[in-house]
Formats: sequence, structure tokens, C-alpha cells
Amino acid sequence: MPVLRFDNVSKLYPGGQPALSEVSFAVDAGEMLFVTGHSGAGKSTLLKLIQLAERPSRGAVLFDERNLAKVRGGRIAAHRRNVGVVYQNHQLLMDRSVADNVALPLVLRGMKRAEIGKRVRSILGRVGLEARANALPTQLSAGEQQRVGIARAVVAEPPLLVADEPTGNLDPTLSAEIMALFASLPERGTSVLIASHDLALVKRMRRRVLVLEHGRLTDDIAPEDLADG
Ligand SMILES: Nc1ncnc2c1ncn2[C@@H]1O[C@H](COP(=O)(O)OP(=O)(O)OP(=O)(O)O)[C@@H](O)[C@H]1O
Repeated sequence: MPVLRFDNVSKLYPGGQPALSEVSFAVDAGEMLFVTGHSGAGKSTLLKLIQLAERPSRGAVLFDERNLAKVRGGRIAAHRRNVGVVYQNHQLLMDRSVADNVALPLVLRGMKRAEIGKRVRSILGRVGLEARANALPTQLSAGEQQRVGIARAVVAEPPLLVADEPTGNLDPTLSAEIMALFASLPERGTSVLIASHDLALVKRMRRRVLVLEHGRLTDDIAPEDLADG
């Protein structure tokens, strides 16, 4: 069963060209894929619809086959807990330790302290930051800060992780490392959808690629059909 499905989705912002036009695709549980396209193609809008930061003008976004149009009011927060988000500038709390930042989604769920400590240590180990648990984000490099952002997004094991230009501020070596970290997530059951304009980087990952052009989904490329380059 798909974890996420776009069914003929269009999005028009007031006074503008359509940001998305009749977009349809499905994401299976445990799948990792990319959405790529030039600036303004509609990538961020697509991710915002998944997080209910925006609503479609036409068509439906389905999460676990439930139409998100029906998710309103207090249930929006519950939906957002099912979608881990990684931002380009990671949006960490700069006056809180690495461990506190990563613990946040678990604290919001009301988890017991001992369990939170255990989970935070485990995820920091997986992203290679166990020795930096008590550091402040400002004491970390840009790549390490993004690792904290990823750890925070996946610590509660959401069924879906979305990332908007997660390597936008990183050099090519660090970008490849961060992408490899994302690639290790689906085997734990989390589906991963990453928006990036860096087609060369995306192609190297050998995963499914959705291509947006002026809001239209013009290609849905299987890994085996990706050309080198
Ligand atoms: N809040 C908004 N109000 C009006 N127009 C918007 C709004 N957000 C985005 N748009 C327009 O919708 C289109 C798609 O924007 P979107 O941010 O989704 O593209 P993108 O592919 O993520 O671009 P980038 O790579 O530059 O972030 C653009 O023409 C943009 O100007």
C-alpha cells in the first residue's frame, strides 16, 4: 500500500501561474525517491501539501490512503507527527544541546525520559554524533548541524520523511555523505522524499526521480533508466 499518493493535484496561489498542475504519483512504504526541477518548478509546494502547510486547489493528497482534505483543526498536529521534515537551514534551537534538539519530537509525544535518552543516544550513534550530544549547534560544522536535523526528523520513526534541498548549503563531499545517510533510512521502514535542484547529485543516488517542469510532472524515472552524468 502506498504511504503517500497525489491524485491529480493542482495548486494555484492567488494571482500566480499554477505552482502544480494535475500531479499524480504514489510512494510505497520504505521507498526513497527524489523530486527535482528548476527554481520555481513547484518542489517546495509539493512538500508543503504533504505537511498541510498548504492545501491543494484541486485533486487530493492521500496519506496512508486517507484524504488529507479531511484532516483539519487539532488533527493537523497529529498528521505532522507522521511526517519528519528536514530543512535546508535545519532550523535547530541554537541555545539547546544537540541531544535536546533531537529529543524534541519525543518530548512533544510525552515519552518517558529514560526512553527518550535511549532513543536519542541510538539515533546520534547512527548519524555519527554520539560524542557531540552535549554540544551546542553553534559548536558544530554545517554538515554536523544537518546531521542533527536529520536525527531530529527520524528519531520518532515517522512513516515518511521529506527534505527540502537538504544539501543546499553543503559542499559536494558533505552532500554525498548526507545523501548516503538518507539512503540508509528506508531499510528501517521510513519512506524518504527529497526535493533537490542538483540533478547530478540526484542521479548518482540511483533512485526513482520525479521531474517537475513549471508545475507539471513531466517524468517519473526508474533507477535503472537513469543515465550517467
Ligand atoms: N506563497 C506563495 N504565494 C504565491 N506564489 C507562490 C507562493 N509560494 C510559491 N509560489 C510560486 O509557486 C511557484 C512554485 O514555487 P515553489 O517554491 O514550489 O518552487 P520550487 O521548485 O521549490 O523552487 P525553488 O527551488 O526556488 O525553491 C513559483 O512560481 C512561486 O513563485
